[in-house]
Amino acid sequence: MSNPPDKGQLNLPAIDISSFISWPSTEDGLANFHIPNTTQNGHGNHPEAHLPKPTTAKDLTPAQRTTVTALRAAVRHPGFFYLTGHGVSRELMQRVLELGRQFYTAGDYAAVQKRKRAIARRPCGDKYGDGARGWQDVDAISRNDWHEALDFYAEIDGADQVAAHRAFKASRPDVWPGVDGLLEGRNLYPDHPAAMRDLLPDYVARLCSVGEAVMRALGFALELRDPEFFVGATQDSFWCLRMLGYPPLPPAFRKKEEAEEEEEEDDEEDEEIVGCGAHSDYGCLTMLLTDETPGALKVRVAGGEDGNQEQQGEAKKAKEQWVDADPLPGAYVVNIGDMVEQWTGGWATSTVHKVLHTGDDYRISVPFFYEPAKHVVVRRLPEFGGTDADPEVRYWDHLVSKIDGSFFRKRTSW
Ligand SMILES: O=C(O)CCC(=O)C(=O)O
Ligand SMILES: [Fe+2]
Repeated sequence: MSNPPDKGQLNLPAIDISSFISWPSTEDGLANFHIPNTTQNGHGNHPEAHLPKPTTAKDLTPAQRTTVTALRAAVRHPGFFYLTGHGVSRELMQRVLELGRQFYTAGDYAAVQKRKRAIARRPCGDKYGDGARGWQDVDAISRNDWHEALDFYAEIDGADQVAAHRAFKASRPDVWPGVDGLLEGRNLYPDHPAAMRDLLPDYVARLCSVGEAVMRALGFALELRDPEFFVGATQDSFWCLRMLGYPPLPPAFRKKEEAEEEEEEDDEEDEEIVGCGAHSDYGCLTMLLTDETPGALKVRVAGGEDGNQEQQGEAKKAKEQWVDADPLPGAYVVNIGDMVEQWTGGWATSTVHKVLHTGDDYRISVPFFYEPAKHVVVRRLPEFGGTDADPEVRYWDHLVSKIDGSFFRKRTSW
């Protein structure tokens, strides 16, 4: 099987979500930020939180209609878009990227190693170990996944939460028992930069609210009978934030890479990949913040002028291309994940992507994954032809099936 060719830049649609968001987009940093109460009306008591929440399509304002129409087209093809009007200031976005850069690169080699090792991912049951949170080194064995990661998840912390989580797991032992203790824990923060501990929880709270706004818009975009359905499924989101660092490739790998590119046209596509292997994301919505490095994130799209989604099988495959999805200042690069694809029976696309970072700089990227709650069971919706006979997957099981066995040993592509 030969790889789809690399073809230029993808012109992602830009979707302005401001009409679904209830706080001012001009806010500077976090000084005056009131963390929204997402368990009640989703927007807490921010003084400017007065946007009426639409409950039926008839309630939509003209601005909301424009957003919904653009979102409908984007999730069908290419499954990626730029998100603007989200209300997170550029200053805050830069601060988050800078925290990642400091963690990975500030100081001499010994200092960097010391701080990373202090919060290295540990096996379940080890002190603070939950098999998933913390720092994971670059994969030294393979050229695939040439990045390091610092991972944060919604916490399962304290005796009550852990007990409730175990009861939930025990309620369906038939599905995916997984590893005992996996993801039961709290997030690990480095000593340096110390600001990470203060800033990231607030950043996550903001992105949860942005995620909720996009999921609300998506319910209308997909003309669901209950437009709030996705909002409900993502309340108490089992979110994940990753701080990824992509070091430049070692020279030996670069040379090998160049030589092999000529010989190995027929290889499996992962063989040529460095950075992050080809994968789709496994939840609902990925909001990606990256530094300005161009040409790193690549998205696999069906070719043809309109990326014709009706083509099937070989015809569709023959036209596939890898295209760059470069960062747009102030915007998030957003894509939908496997759960949305499953709810829509494949109508909306959880698009395959990869990272190929061949530059000399140390690249930082910070994807935030806004996901369903752990217990949510996902099945094709009746609006998309779903019936009781369709297969279903519980989000927790899907998540664990992706990470179990790969996290502590070698993190493979999702
Ligand atoms: O680093 C990037 O640009 C993308 C990372 C990614 O696709 C992922 O973590 O799922
Ligand atoms: Fe991804």
